[in-house]
Amino acid sequence: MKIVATDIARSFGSTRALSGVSITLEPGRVHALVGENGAGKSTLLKILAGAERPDTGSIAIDGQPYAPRSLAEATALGVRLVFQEITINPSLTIAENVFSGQLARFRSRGLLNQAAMNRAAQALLDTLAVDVSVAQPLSRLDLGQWKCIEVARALSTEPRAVLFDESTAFLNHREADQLLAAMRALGKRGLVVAFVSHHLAEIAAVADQLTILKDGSKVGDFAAGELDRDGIQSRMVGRDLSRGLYPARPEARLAGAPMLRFIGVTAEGLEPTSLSVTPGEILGIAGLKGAGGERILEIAAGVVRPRSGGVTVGGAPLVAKTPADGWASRIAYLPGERTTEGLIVDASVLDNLVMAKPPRRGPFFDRAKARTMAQAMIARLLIKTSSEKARSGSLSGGNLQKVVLGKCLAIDPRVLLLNNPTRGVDVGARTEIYRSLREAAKEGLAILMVSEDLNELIGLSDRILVMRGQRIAASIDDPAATSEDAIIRHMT
Ligand SMILES: Nc1ncnc2c1ncn2[C@@H]1O[C@H](COP(=O)(O)OP(=O)(O)OP(=O)(O)O)[C@@H](O)[C@H]1O
Repeated sequence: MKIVATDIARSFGSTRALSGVSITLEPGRVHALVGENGAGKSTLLKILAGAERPDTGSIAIDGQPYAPRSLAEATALGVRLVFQEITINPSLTIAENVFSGQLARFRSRGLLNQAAMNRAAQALLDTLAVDVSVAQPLSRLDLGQWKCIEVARALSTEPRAVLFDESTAFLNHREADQLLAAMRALGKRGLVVAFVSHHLAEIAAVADQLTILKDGSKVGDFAAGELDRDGIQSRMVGRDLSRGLYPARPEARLAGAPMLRFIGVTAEGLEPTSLSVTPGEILGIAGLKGAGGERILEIAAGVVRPRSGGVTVGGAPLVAKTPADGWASRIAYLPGERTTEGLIVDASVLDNLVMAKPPRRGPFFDRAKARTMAQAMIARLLIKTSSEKARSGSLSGGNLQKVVLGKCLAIDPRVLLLNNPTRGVDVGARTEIYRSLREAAKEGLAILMVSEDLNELIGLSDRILVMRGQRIAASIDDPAATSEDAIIRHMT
């Protein structure tokens, strides 16, 4: 199968998501789509997969016109989309997830032939060369394996093209490696494979071909290896980023008593832990899922109660018994899941940005002040939205992430708790976010950041704690002198 899209345009209201984009996807080649948040990458994949219609332009498959009106129609014509979000149903078995919507295939006279379905699901998983057995309960698998089950589901309809929309965004690097290997395997089998990613290392690892989009237009098509990292990044953002992603660390640390302190804190999923973050400091936390890093954030945010030990903020015992208490005492929390925990997608960008601390005049909501605050945050974090009144759900994934961060910064916090703050955020915007975080730290903010992106931890943190087995396994005082490998060794 060869897919040729010509002159595709698509607008949403006054936003031009795509204009005049042409792209050719060849069989057996892995094609990467890159660009800043809001560049139009997801919209392009959705159009190819039947989830959106183009306003103008045409698509042909092997020379035949192709204009799917729905995901189902595209599926029937051999094109499947794997979404960014996890779409596994944990109450079903692995095989039922693989064949969801198609169970009738394994039913005869009202009875489900579980054994046949399991065999078929296993066969699909085996073609991906991933280590998943259908006999395992879903709860034993990691997110990367879940994602591979979704790929197996896509393969269950025998597609000839599989499109991945930022499918590694919620995976740690080990999980992402499994998915990338699966993509490579599909390419080797002669399928069309296209994926969106913000991680240039992933692109270097699997892509044969690269298309760069910017503001809805195509910058160009490139063969793998034709551009180096700087070349890709500067074409994505339209300016030179070679000065580096991360701001310089301050020469001297702010002196001062710890702003956040854990003294022998235990909780479910956390062995006795002591740590402190001083004003001005960015403390990074590395570790595999479940190793305790996220738990530390949840305790400091008032989401999880410690079993024993003490937590102090600004020298006084933490009173956050609920997340609302946390916000009220100027502890801002950016959770790992933006759309379920971090914000309300049906509310406007403005409402989300000021939600944690709505400005008031007397007893009333001060809309004029809220608008000024929201506009300032949109400018500060380069949030791409038609206006502060737009529905948050209309923003691209990376821009939503910036809204959640903006909501945190808008309360002028003393402590900022971050769980993977730049998930799905493009490289240009990340530079701005890192700069904003460093500036806020310089003004006395204490930042505690859990991240699966080890480069981010190394580049931004003043110190790194590595969690293993729900306790601190190592403390790295000079991140500039460490390496990803060294951190991974402590993690595993
Ligand atoms: N359903 C929609 N309603 C309104 N605007 C939309 C809708 N879908 C996309 N847009 C807008 O179209 C533009 C392109 O969005 P798209 O999701 O394709 O970007 P993207 O390149 O995938 O970004 P990201 O890297 O952040 O996921 C954005 O400005 C976005 O706000």
